[in-house]
Amino acid sequence: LENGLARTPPMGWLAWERFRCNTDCKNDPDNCISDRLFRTMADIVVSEGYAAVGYEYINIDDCWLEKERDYRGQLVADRQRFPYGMKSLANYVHSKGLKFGIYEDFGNYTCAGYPGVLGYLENDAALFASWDVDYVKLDGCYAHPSEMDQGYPEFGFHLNQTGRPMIYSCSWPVYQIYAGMQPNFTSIINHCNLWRNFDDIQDSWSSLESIIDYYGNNQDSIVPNAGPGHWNDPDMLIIGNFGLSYEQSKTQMALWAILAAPLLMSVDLRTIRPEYKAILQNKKIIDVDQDPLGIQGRRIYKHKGIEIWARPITPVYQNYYSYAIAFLNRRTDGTPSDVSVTLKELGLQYPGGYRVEDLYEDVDYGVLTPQTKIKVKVNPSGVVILRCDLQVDDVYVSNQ
Ligand SMILES: OC[C@@H]1[C@H](O)[C@H](O)[C@@H](O)CN1C(=S)Nc1ccc(F)cc1
Repeated sequence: LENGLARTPPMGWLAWERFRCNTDCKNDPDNCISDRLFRTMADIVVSEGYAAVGYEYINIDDCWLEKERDYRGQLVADRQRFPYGMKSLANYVHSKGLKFGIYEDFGNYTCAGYPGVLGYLENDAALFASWDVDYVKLDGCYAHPSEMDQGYPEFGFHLNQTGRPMIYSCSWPVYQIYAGMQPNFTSIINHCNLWRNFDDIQDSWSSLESIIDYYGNNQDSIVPNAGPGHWNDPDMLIIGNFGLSYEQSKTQMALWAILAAPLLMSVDLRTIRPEYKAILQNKKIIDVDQDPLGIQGRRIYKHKGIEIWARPITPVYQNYYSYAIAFLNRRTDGTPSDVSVTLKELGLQYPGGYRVEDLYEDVDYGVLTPQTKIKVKVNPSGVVILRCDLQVDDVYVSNQ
């Protein structure tokens, strides 16, 4: 969607995967979906260095609402859990230098059964703008997928009509795919800033593997749709929760960067362990994810449990790209796997060579020519991610 927003994939914090629809503030006040939870997370995003590396959006998901619209038909935030209302919460998030996201559903109900926008599209879009919302996720439960080709653009139109810039996240394609329909990605690209293509992520390695496989197996139809302002959304980062090992957490961060994915953390920032926080704050990998070219990467090799993924990035020179290369070991047979390959075999052919560095470990391979063999050891369910920057005489790069 050309609304000047999401020129790189959005970064921030989204409550859903970690906090779900916990509305029991009486017995679980620290973890329920509440005004306090989002203010606390906004505070930590700033105080613990997440904002400094690019995390910007504090996003509410399902279950923020009263079960009924008010007498005027307005959506109302749960009066106990959001006692100051959404405009006040948005104002607080803005006061921290961050942006505020909210959730609704193009249907009669949200997935958790709260009021949906159907019948109130213009009204609800105006309400969100009046709350100074910066990002809207529109889910697709309790809706007819056949009505989405008209409904999602219509809601986006009303968002635009408010005159307030808001990132528009659409669940449109995934519900049509579930219904056996072929989404119209030309329209989706025109009307949404990002969209979900596949299942909800759950807190497990198997869930993450299924998403990685989906994006690899369907890349020919998925990759071309990504670009500045319009992104594929493989769902939230689950790094720091319960289901991923340290290696698997490094895998998600690296693969999301290759996929030019939104980096929406869904984790308790109050209790995250330092080594997981370090993965989320890895600026070298974030720079790959946020590369200005906005070209989504692809799986270029898959054999006997070893996968290689490559994403074209800046700097570019003539028709040569630089690359981020991720080596992924899907095997679990104990020992790290040796992978040995030349840059040429990976498609890196610039005769002047590339400066190669490991983005997790402090390893600098120096300048390698296309004929040079690279050898990496990849841990089981882990990854090695390298950045290969064109080694071009400076005077040319500045003139490119
Ligand atoms: O309720 C909201 C929740 C999150 O927003 C996810 O990101 C959305 O993809 C939808 N969603 C959930 S749990 N959807 C859902 C997932 C499984 C199911 F059987 C019924 C609904």
